[in-house]
Amino acid sequence: MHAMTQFSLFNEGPLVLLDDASGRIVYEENVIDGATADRWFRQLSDSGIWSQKRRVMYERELDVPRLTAHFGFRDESWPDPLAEAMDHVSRHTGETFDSIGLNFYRDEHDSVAMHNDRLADLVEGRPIALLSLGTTRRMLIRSKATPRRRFDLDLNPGSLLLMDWQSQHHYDHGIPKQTQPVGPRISVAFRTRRRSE
Ligand SMILES: O=C(O)CCC(=O)C(=O)O
Ligand SMILES: [Fe+2]
Repeated sequence: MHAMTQFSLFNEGPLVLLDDASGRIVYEENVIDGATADRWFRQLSDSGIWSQKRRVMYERELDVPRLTAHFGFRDESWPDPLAEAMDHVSRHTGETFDSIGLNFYRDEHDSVAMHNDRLADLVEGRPIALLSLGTTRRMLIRSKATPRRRFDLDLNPGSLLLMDWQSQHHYDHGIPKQTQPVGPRISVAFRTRRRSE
């Protein structure tokens, strides 16, 4: 407990939020430096990759409350800086990935509802790595079972959140809307997807 307090005070090294039979979730700041985080944010926000998806909910079709983009192993080329970013995250975590999902939260009205990442789409046992760029947003992480465990985590630019496969069985995560005005944020999610040939 003492070591955990120190980590959060000094923002140094990885902060292990969860590490037990229900999974492992680790948050680490400054995985990329500030100048690189700024450059990657600009390159991605200026790119034409973003689209507005629609989703049927409560029998109505609604805009998903954020912009999204996706690149997988079938895409011939990835826009800058995605290959560079994946390489960096791979080397940092010692994990390999083959797909990238991006979210663009334009302001405080954009969000992602509480969910777990679809395990059916992922190779069993492989983690999800979330790189944050732009404005800091708060993520909520909640256990599905009671007694509820809950982590409220500010995802700073240049940080990485590593969630293992198992944790998606037992925890939901989401980015709630905020009441205070905030600037734009981009998250880059690295995954290893199941290949159905
Ligand atoms: O933006 C984030 O940090 C979370 C995104 C997320 O949960 C997802 O894309 O599945
Ligand atoms: Fe997710």
